[in-house]
Amino acid sequence: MSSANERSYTYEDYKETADWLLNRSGQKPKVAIICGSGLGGLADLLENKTVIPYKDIPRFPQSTVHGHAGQLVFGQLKGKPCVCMQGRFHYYEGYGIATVTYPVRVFHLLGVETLIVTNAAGGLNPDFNVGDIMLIKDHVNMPGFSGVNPLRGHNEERFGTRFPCMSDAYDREMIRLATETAVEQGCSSFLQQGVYCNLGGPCFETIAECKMLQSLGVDAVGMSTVPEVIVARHCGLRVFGLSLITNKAVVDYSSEQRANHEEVLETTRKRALALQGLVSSLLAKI
Ligand SMILES: O=P(O)(O)O[C@@H]1C[C@H](O)[C@@H](CO)O1
Ligand code: HPA
Repeated sequence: MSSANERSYTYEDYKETADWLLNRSGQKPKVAIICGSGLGGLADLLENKTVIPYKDIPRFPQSTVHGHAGQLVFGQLKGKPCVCMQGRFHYYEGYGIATVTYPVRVFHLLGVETLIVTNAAGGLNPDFNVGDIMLIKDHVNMPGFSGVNPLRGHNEERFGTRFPCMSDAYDREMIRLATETAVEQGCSSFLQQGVYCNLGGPCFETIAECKMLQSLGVDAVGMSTVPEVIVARHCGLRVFGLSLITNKAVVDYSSEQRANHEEVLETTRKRALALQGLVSSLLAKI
């Protein structure tokens, strides 16, 4: 399952990037936030910001997708030292899976303890509406079924064990706190919980694929997040994940609906403030 673009990294590679970032930012973040498509506004909430473009960071990949700015933002949110990725890397961009997840191990070496992942996703659960925020309670790593897993290859024990458990991938206490916070913020009417499934992309799903995922118990489908979560759990980070349901996955052959990236970005513009409010109020509690 390796591709021509697949490459592996040594512990020293990650360490070199982390040391460079510590030196350049002068900050030791405790929380890392990966911003999904159109959700980079989360980084604007940080105070005392230091912005570092990916192109300046040793060994960092570059963002190629519209809605992903391509920079790290260090700063404080609700008094917590944070680093935000304004732009994530996707497998469909042509990066190997180790490159897609490269930043997560760098964050671990920076001293990050909690990873917050956000994404734009298509809603499969018929009870979900466009604009709902789904707390991710579990995932299906569809590429993993054919061996595409960021932990494939030599296991670096300094990061974690060969066979990490994934039945506790998403921190249940943070899900509870987020649910409580949503009530306080007045956004519980569009809060959901569910299972996220990543596909390789960049095609949106066929109707048959959506029906299959529904029958498997998947609530939302996207093209990211899961590889980052696997690597984060492997190195012991606490993980909290949010999907913004930006569109409804098409499951009906008579439907005129067609998934498209513009609709995805349009929904993120409408819900960005609510999502940002939820994340920042949650941070105040952890
Ligand atoms: O980075 P995320 O997962 O939020 O981006 C989603 C998946 C594709 O990259 C894109 C499709 O519109 O949005
Ligand atoms: O419907 C979708 N499918 C896959 N990825 C997505 N990202 C936003 N919406 C979708």
